[in-house]
Amino acid sequence: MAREQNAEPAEAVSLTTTLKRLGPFVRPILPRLIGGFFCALGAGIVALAIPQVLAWLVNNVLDTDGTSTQIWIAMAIVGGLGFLEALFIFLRRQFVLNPAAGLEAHMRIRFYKHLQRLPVAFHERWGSGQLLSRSMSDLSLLRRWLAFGAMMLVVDTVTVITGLVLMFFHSWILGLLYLLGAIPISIKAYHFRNNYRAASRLSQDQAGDLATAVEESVHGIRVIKAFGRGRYVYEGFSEQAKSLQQTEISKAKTLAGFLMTVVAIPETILGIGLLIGIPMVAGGSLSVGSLVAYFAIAAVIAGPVEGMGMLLGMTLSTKTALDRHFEVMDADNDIVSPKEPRTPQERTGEVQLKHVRFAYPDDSGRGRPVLADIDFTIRPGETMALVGITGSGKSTLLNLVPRLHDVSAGQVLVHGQDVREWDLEKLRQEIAVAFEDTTLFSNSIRENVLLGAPEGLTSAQREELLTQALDVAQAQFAYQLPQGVETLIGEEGLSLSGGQRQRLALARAIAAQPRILVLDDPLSALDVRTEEAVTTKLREVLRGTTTLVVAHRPSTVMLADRVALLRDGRIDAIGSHTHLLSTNEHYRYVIASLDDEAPINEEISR
Ligand SMILES: Nc1ncnc2c1ncn2[C@@H]1O[C@H](COP(=O)(O)OP(=O)(O)OP(=O)(O)O)[C@@H](O)[C@H]1O
Repeated sequence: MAREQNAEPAEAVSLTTTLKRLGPFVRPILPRLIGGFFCALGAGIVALAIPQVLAWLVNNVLDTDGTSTQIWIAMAIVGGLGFLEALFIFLRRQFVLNPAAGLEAHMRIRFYKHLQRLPVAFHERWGSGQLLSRSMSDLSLLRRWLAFGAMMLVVDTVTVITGLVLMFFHSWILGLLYLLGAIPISIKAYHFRNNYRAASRLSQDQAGDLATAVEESVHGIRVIKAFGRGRYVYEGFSEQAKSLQQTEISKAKTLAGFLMTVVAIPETILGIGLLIGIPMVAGGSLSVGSLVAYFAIAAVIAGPVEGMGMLLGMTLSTKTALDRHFEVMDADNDIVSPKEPRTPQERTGEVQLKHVRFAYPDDSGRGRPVLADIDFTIRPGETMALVGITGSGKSTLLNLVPRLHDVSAGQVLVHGQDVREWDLEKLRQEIAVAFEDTTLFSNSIRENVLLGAPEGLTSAQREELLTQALDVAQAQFAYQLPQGVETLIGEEGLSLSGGQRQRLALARAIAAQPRILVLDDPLSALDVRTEEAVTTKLREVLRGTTTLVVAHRPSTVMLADRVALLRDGRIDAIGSHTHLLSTNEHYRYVIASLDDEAPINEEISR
């Protein structure tokens, strides 16, 4: 069900390059991160100071005739240090939690805004789950890494280095022995980094595909149930879920293998340290206190050493998350307003297509043209129907007017000006669209219908517009719903029938009061009587509005002043319905094949 892995992994980017890109986001919160870092460092140093107190206790209090006062002082110092460590940890959280959560929210909002701007072509290529996981889990991972991972990685490194220096201070031989352990650990870390990075990327991409699969099956639940394909879909999903499980297991194994090395090597070295240290103490070249301190330091840095392994894993996963995030942020948006947009002198209402050629981009970059040479003009206020056999490119042609796609060659002119010269927002304010696929939002009927309504209207004017639009689209059923026009409609209007959704989408296009109306088969799901009522009202509303309407039924064709016949990527003929009927054989064929039997099975709450 789900679209296959369609993310486009960027070329391998180094960790530093990826982290550098975080710079502008991190800069404003840097002071607080530094504050958090020093608190974490303070906690690490305090933890390391405890073994020093222990060494002093062993050498000066327990070894000799220490007084009870000295023991109490030592206890108080150890207790005080413990409290200080807890305080530092608390402060670290206070410093970093809010800024990290703020950064996550900021990057998420930017991501969302960017998704809104990206062209339709981008969204056609990317699975929704990929975008969902990139905007949610990848950015959460970044927040956890910033608030904890990155900071603790530095702190653990500093703690381990300080611990090593202290070990050298107590005995350079034992210190050197411990340091030697770093050699095999570094070799293992190198291999770990490569393997873990690949596994991490795979698992995050697979999680995105899985989210797409869930989204698609929920979205298409009625089709799945109606066709009894539940088992098939389930099997496909469980296969995908198992692949992700395997990847997660292999990722965990890679991490476990590395952690084993990170834990086992220092522990082995400690054993050797005991073998070397005891004869040294016996020979008098090392004090008992120093040997105790050596092991106490080793015990304190054992946590950070293991932590460094875990945190390295987290850092690599975060790098993958960031790469995935920036892949989307870097996606080209070629449908943007020009640097110096031009506003047409006059809003004539004319729409002109001049030798338009269009091909959907494919992997080779040279797609087969759907529209080869489209050349026609819709006069101001005219209603033009677009007719052609299925797959002839009618919807594609409509998409070119509000610039949802850009022409491959030729020009689309609105009010006499090339759409690529327009400010995109202004262009789209001129044009209202009702698509064949009627997407409604999880909001009230009122909000859905008035989505594109002109700004600056008073509430009374908005109310009037709503009533008028619902009336034209024959969507008065809205008033009979439990909360009338305030009724919240489910995700994508699933709780409404197809015909009801279509009428609301039509009402939305009408309420936008556009100069130009683009309708993609807007009456296909209506029964005959409703269609007739809509057509009559629509005819009145369309007077003065330039309209391009895709017609799949003769009744929709009747709305039009002229009809354009699309064939083989060209306008084969153009003229009135009766003229084309009498002169064009292909038109007669297309009209004859159009289904005029309206679906009576729809709705209605009449
Ligand atoms: N996003 C896309 N990417 C690649 N090809 C596409 C895309 N959308 C449509 N096509 C192809 O472009 C051609 C024209 O499709 P279009 O939807 O414009 O036809 P149509 O005339 O509106 O069809 P219908 O009457 O069935 O709605 C078809 O061959 C279709 O497969």
